[in-house]
Amino acid sequence: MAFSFDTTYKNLDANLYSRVTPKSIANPEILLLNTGLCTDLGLDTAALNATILAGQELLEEPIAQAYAGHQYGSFTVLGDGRAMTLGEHVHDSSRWDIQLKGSGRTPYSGRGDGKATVSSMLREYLYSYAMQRLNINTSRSLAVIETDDVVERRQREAGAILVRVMNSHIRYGTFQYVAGHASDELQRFTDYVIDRHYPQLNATARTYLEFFDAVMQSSIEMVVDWLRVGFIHGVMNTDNMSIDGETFDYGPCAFMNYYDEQAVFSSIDKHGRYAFGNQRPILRWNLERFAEALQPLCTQTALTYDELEGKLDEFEERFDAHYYTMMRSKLGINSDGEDELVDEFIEWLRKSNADYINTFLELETPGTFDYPEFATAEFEQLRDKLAAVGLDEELMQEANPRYIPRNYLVEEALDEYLETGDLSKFKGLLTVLENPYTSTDMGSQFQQPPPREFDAEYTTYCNT
Ligand SMILES: Nc1ncnc2c1ncn2[C@@H]1O[C@H](COP(=O)(O)OP(=O)(O)OP(=O)(O)O)[C@@H](O)[C@H]1O
Repeated sequence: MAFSFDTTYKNLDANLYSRVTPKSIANPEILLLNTGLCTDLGLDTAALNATILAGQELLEEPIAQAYAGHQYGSFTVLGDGRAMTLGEHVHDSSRWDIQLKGSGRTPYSGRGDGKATVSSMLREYLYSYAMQRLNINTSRSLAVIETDDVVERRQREAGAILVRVMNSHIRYGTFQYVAGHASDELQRFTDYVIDRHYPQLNATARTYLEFFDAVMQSSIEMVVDWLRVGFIHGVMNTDNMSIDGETFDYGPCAFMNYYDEQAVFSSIDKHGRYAFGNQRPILRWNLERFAEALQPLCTQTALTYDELEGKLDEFEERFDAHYYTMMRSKLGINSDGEDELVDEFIEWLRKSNADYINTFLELETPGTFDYPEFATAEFEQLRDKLAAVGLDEELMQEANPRYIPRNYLVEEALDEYLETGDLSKFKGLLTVLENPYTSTDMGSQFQQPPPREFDAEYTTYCNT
């Protein structure tokens, strides 16, 4: 079967989306197809050809969604400028948006060309794949289709379409848009989102308040998971914050090698707004904007703004609870508490600037890496202290990946494709990232961080 669409978003107010048509493409070619995801979606791979996946054979009329968002702190009205939802695919009582990214201009494109480069769509495919295999809530990528377009960015490149799958593409910014442009619709829209993502809340006495609570909870869980694996999202604008806690928009993201809370790679993030260690305060800031977007509900329903602020006041305590539980599992500590020891360990990471992933592997199995920072008395003393209360191997193995997408290896694989048209290095990386918690023979070459100079100069880009 190809897709089985039932697109409920089209039943919402017409201000919330536009009907669109993907641009026509002469010779679409499937570069990658995620067969595991096909199985999860109940799709028959034989029924999925490049024409369908590139939106050239439509089952129904696609839509582009309207939304707004705070981008680097400033409010902007936006919308899918280069993305189109083909439809909501339903299988086994689950619903997914099937969206094309890079499929041409829409009414929200502004001066943009509606296109995406093949390297940025391959990059998004790989990072989203890695995140899903790391057990992190994320958008998934069904396919990358190369087009016959030439796309002008920092260099000329072939164009591509990414077929992205999410529970939905509803963002904090969608609420900001509805509050500003169709505030009479806000209650109906919120009910729709609750039915779609949090139906269990309909049975509660304070449904809207519990909805805010649930969004805060899923977002905290997502960001704590990022901190667990050293992920830097890079562009945590409110239009990139999913209402369902799904990580998405892998434009300028990167994984941190050497522990540094100021680590930032995005070319336009000059002040480190979205640095590794700022992701927690930025999440809180974004939730404040989300609460403001719900304000019209406070005149239309029994919800009060004081109640929303009360929830926001719980943020630090709730984040801490999740963060310390996560860090305890990374350190193999089976009991509660030990916050001071966790803090001491993080302080060591800050001072030593050691490779984040490999530090935990070294704690688990001393002698794995011959880095000078692991041969210090301080590290050994810390390990002894941890051994007295933790270092439970099973717990550590579940929390600490052996493999992450090392940025320099991803770039090498992308360069190889751009220069020679050969995807084998890229596919090799995908194979290792398929089971990131399990050691493989070929794995060790993927475990080394790059020279420190590489990270000092490494730059990632939005909108490529
Ligand atoms: N080449 C382009 N043409 C038209 N619009 C674009 C282009 N690149 C980005 N945009 C739009 O600019 C806005 C901000 O860009 P951002 O980098 O957050 O999005 P994106 O990576 O294109 O898509 P998404 O957030 O859906 O993953 C989005 O609304 C996006 O649709």
